[in-house]
Amino acid sequence: MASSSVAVGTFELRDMDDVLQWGHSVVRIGSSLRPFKPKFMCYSPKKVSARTAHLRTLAMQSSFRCQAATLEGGLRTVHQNRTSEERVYEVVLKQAALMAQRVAQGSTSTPFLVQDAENLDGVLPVDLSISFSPQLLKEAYARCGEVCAEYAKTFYLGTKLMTPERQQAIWAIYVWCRRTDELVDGPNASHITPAALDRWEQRLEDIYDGRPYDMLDAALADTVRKFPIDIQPFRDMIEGMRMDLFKSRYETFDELYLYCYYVAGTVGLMSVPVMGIAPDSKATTESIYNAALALGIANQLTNILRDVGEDARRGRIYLPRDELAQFGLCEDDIFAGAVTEKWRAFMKDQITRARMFFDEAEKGVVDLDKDSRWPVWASLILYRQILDSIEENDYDNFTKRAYVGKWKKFLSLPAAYGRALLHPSWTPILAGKGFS
Ligand SMILES: CC(C)=CCC/C(C)=C/CC/C(C)=C/CC/C(C)=C/COP(=O)(O)OP(=O)(O)O
Repeated sequence: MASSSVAVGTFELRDMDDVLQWGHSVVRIGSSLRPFKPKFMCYSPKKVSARTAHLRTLAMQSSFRCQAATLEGGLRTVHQNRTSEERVYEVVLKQAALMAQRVAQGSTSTPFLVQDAENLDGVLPVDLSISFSPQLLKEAYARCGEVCAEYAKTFYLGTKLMTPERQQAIWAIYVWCRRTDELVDGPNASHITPAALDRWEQRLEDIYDGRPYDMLDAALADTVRKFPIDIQPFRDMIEGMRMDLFKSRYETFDELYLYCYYVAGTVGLMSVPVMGIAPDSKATTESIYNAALALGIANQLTNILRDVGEDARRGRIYLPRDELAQFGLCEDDIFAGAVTEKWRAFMKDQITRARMFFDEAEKGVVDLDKDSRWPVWASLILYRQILDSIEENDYDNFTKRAYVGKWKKFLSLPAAYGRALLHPSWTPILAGKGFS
């Protein structure tokens, strides 16, 4: 290799133009790895130029010879390290494969046990040795419903539109997620250690092995026997809690994306097998899972944008540091809490990205089973409106909490209902007429 060039894979980078071109091709290769169009911000033109700018800065910082060595290491790392989006997408594919297998078996209601998603051959029929008394399960589900009604009223009302089996399953999942979240966000949060999370994970394994620890766990154990819900999203949610224990700053959107997947995208993946796919849907299973993941990410990003002030008061900043810097902002600006022009410009950008994830999610709702569409539309429309409310507050998310008023909430329900009536087979027709 010539002293002023860097060989990366089959590329030889001789000068800055080569480096820039290579930067672009990595982004393109990253995008084309997926079987259907990924349009997330990581690969937006702005990000591409940010990457390019980063490479350019690297090049300028030192003499070219010395920079060649730095680049070689750095670029190799980029080459080897997949982005969070790519890693998460593997989970999506795995979940979709499980679901597709279930559909191929032609049974959407026969209980079956998912034991090991690493190996699809490990998907076994229900283990009859595991059985719970029907009375205990009835009480367990009723308790889950009460918790859901108490903590998430609107969501609970939405679940009432589903079939009894589905609503119970959603309540059981909700309760497990809520309890997991409470470990790091609840009253005992200060006593939670990584070891406690390890024990919680062991308890999760026990649920999947049919050995629930308490009634609420029994409801989930029953749910995961009935529906093809893989354990991975549950494990990943616990991983998100581990992250929350030790991490209070995010350098890049890639880091934040992973966090959002862990704590919210996982909920989307857990929900699809329960909500069901419309029998006449023509969409691929992975595109539906991808939409569900996007809804979780969109909700979490919205949460983060709404709670900037509140989080800062707890010493937490979820906003990517490099993106703040692009707008001339740093963490002191967050703690100062001044709504400046720089802040408004930054927030506009963040809101645009959150809306992109909502758009991505919308594409999949129509393919859900018809009973599940209304609640999902309702929650999507309501949560999306929080972004409008941040704008209405003139981007003051330091001292004002963006919320959706009762009337707006009320009016969203018929709008959601109207959308829920859309049939999967109508969407291509409506899309052609500008309805999509
Ligand atoms: C779109 C398709 C195909 C399926 C839908 C799949 C679903 C249900 C996705 C939704 C995932 C979800 C509800 C994620 C949770 C995200 C989140 C940030 C919840 C906020 O919880 P709280 O912290 O209690 O919120 P509030 O503070 O607003 O009460």
